[in-house]
Amino acid sequence: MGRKFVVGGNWKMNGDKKQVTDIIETLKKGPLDPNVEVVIGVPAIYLAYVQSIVPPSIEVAAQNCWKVAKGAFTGEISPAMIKDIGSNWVILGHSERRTIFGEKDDLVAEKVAHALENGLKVIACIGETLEEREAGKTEEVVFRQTQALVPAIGSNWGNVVLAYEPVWAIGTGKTATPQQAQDVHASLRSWLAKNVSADVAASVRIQYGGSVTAANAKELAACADIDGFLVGGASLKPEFVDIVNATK
Ligand SMILES: O=C(CO)COP(=O)(O)O
Repeated sequence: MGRKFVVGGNWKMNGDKKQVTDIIETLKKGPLDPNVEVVIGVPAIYLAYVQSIVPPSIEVAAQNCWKVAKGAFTGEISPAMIKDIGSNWVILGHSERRTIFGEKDDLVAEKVAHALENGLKVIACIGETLEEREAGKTEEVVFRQTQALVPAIGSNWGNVVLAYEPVWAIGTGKTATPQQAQDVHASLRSWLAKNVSADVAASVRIQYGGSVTAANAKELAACADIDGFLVGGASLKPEFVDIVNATK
């Protein structure tokens, strides 16, 4: 099927100028598997700086953006600005945006639509809470979140990576088992085949995120429908190199 493995590092609100410089130095040394696409999600204030020091083999993502190009939206950044400083990616719909900042499916969809229209590639995040999983609602939730994105994505699926991040696994050290992650990824793919197209289902890359480390990455990467990771805490550490190289 030829889905290129794609590993994202989501630094969240971490790092200072020295630490981000050190992380880039570590990534430059790698060595990073050249068959893997690497995208690092950087705090907005360091985007231009990081973009100016990364090697071309590493792509840079914003962690959020607003849904219009410019205007009276104090504190926000637009896809046009992200493109203007040379970055081509944005992470949208992260569970921290959804839960802490109250972003609902509709707003996430509007942001995704605007980012894609402006030529950004999007890592779109979905995932259920522990309560939803325990109530047997995992599929219902991730299908609903994905459904909201379908009209926003339109024919731009080639510029979208889905990141399945069960909320209960984020920052908790409680990774989904490879079977749990594989099951959701496979259901998502069947849902996409039914509700979008067989082509999109076969070609879209689905990352797993939630307490991924060098210790568990290989086993997760071996699953048929896991096409990469979105890594939080471990993306700030040298072990991110091993996570990138997990399919080797
Ligand atoms: O939210 C995540 C990536 O977007 C996952 O975070 P952790 O890897 O720290 O659990």
